Amino acid sequence: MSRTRIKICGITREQDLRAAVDAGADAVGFVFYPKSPRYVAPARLRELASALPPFVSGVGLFVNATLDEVREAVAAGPIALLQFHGDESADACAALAAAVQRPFVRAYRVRPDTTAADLIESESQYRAASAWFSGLLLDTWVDAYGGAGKVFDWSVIPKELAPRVVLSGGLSVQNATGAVAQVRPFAVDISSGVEAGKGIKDARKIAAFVDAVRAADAIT
Ligand SMILES: O=C(O)c1ccccc1NCC(=O)[C@H](O)[C@H](O)COP(=O)(O)O
Repeated sequence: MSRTRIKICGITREQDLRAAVDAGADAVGFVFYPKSPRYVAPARLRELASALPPFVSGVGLFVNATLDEVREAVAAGPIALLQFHGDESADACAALAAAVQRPFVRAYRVRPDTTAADLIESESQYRAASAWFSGLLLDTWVDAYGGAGKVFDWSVIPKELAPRVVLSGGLSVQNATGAVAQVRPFAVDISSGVEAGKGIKDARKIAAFVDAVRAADAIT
């Protein structure tokens, strides 16, 4: 039985950070995109940092950020991984990550006309250093870049790629078990599906989501 890693994204409050950690999340995401309702400024991350324990990864999420913006966020708190969720090229992702000496994950926003070949090609551009992981987070194409609570057609994910991606986009307590059983991803990522409101997480939904993922791990 392999264990699906879990990222809870869009953390803005200490109680939500603690709820994610208590539920067993492997990672928590901080959105450094000012247009997001889940935006946290670097100064806010500095306030939250003490609530993030060792062995839970902080993920810094950016949309077309400048190097200075990435540097400021990484300097503010425990950001172990960068997530690029805008229109960043492969070269831009690599340069930003190298400048702050952090690994990165690239969000690929899946459209209705996205093909398996598109995803295979994308992996070749963003091949991560890890043997475990492609470097790709597969989310649903939306105008607002992300955090929209919309599901894409998981059947487009090639079987050989599935164990090496983060599955994201519209996950919820209701679809988590089915998503993990069907895709068997390296990790899952969720934001809207565990919220009481934009940027306000619901501890019961977080715990229920983790339980649903663990239930799928146990049967597949
Ligand atoms: O969460 C946001 O507000 C957001 C805004 C702009 C770009 C990305 C954003 N979130 C990125 C994430 O990793 C989300 O967890 C992912 O898009 C899935 O969100 P959801 O469909 O709400 O679970």
